[in-house]
Amino acid sequence: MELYMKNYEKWVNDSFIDEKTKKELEEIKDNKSEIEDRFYQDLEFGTAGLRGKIGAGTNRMNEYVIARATQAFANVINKHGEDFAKRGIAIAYDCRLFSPEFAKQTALVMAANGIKAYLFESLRPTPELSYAVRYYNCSAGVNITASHNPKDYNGYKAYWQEGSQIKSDIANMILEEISKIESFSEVSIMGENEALKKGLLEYIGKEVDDSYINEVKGVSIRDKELDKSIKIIYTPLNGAGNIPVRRVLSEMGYENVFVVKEQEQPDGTFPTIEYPNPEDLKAFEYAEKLADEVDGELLIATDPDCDRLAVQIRHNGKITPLNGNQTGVILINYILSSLKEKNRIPENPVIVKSIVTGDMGTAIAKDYGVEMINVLTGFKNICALPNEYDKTKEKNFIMGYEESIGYAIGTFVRDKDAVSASLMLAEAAAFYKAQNKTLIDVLNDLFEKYGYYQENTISLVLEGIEGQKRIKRMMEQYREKYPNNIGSSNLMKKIDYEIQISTDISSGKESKIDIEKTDALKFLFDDGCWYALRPSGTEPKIKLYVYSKANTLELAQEKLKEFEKDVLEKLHSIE
Ligand SMILES: O=P(O)(O)OC[C@H]1O[C@H](O)[C@H](O)[C@@H](O)[C@@H]1O
Repeated sequence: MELYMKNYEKWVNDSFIDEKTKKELEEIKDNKSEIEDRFYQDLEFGTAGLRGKIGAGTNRMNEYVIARATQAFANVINKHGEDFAKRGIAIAYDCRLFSPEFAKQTALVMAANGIKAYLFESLRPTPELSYAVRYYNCSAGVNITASHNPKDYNGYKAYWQEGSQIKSDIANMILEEISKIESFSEVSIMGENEALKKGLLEYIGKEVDDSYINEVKGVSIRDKELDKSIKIIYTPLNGAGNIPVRRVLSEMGYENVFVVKEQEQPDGTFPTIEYPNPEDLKAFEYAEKLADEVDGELLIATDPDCDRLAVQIRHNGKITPLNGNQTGVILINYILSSLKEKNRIPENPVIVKSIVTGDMGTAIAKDYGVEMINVLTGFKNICALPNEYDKTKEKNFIMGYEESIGYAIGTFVRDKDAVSASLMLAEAAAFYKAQNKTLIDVLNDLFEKYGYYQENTISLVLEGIEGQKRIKRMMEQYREKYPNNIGSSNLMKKIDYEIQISTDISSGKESKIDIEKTDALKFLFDDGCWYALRPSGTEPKIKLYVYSKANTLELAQEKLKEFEKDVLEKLHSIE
């Protein structure tokens, strides 16, 4: 019998599985491919923890998968010693379907294992969970969210004591523990009343909110100097951002904030959009309408767990989107120029970005004497650096960012934070408005100064086992065969992160790179253009990142198109 069939049978016959779940499984008994998709593997810890479609099965998000993962997580915490475990775990959740249920399940399994759970009383943004881990000096944290994935998904982001998401060391320990749990009877769970009575469950909220919001307000650099009348349109996309983002903007004196009514209240069915990812321009449809009604100048959207921020600007009457790299360079430029003016750039300053984030930020940072460090995709990797500097005091982390619209300013949160990024961006927009400039004008000034950088991220969605196999073939074939010239650009260097080798194309010389292993490829050309390929760690996609650089906008755009066309044609031809 196939392994997936064995797993299916095991669930159907397990006395711990409830009748409703069994009924759901019974209904697919004649659908082999559905059974295979639900049971061919366990959900894996990817870029941001466990993430999968909601439903019954080992490859799905449900209370059993959560309970087993949590038992394993509890085992790992307990193995770190009694004093460590005693510090407890902070747990939050977002607006998604079953998020509150999964969060409570997590808390009660932790409680049964002697680990006190600090559980948020209602939904909160991801950055606040990171903050809570630090606030309560917990040993770990969990946030139930699938971030920006479609509505049929949920997820489990796991955090360690510093307040950042676990890296492969802890993830591997949890996976090992998961593999040892053969039956659900090995998972301990405590009743809610008992957990409350024993002090192993505590509901949290206002106290952490106030402290977190206070810290967020502290990121402001110019506060009182600014005219804050700029008209801001905000959409939380029916997620966790509504309360904190509005509170921060309002308490900081931004009075003209207009919230998209249809997307204001938390709703895991996301009734107005198919894909609650603010990277997708469709997410702005309602915000744009509202902006036209009230003459909005700055449009901001946060994703369901409010760790990502997308931005659009009214420029010359037209609403124009900024991509994640562009918002990143605007923030870098605003923060560094303002800090410099006030003589506040710390010693040994660093900004951290991922290997697939653009180079324009590096050029600006360099101009201010700030080092740019590149790490693998994922804020767990970005925030690993401030965690390290806590101990070594070697460098000072100013901010971290990624092209995928994630920003972390300062160190009070160790994950990306759309609440503080919203405030900083509003502040930048207000500051430049007083000089009669929109953020698009600012970007154009930066292009003039640092060169024209253009970029695009293209995702090919390939679902299910077949999709996964095709992504693998695409990566394998690209590893072997790739173009040496695209238009007038000549390939100079190839980096294969899987084998951690960088190859100089003309000499064939290979050198080892000092970065962790991951399935990604990067091709760098002699004129500053480059592209990279990697399978997404959060969604069933392969991602192509294309970057061009030239002395004029037209040329940079032309090169970008050439690169896109060339690579996409090759990818599509791989069956
Ligand atoms: O490219 P992916 O693996 O799908 O990851 C996309 C994004 O997912 C999460 O939001 C991570 O926190 C980000 O750091 C990452 O950039």
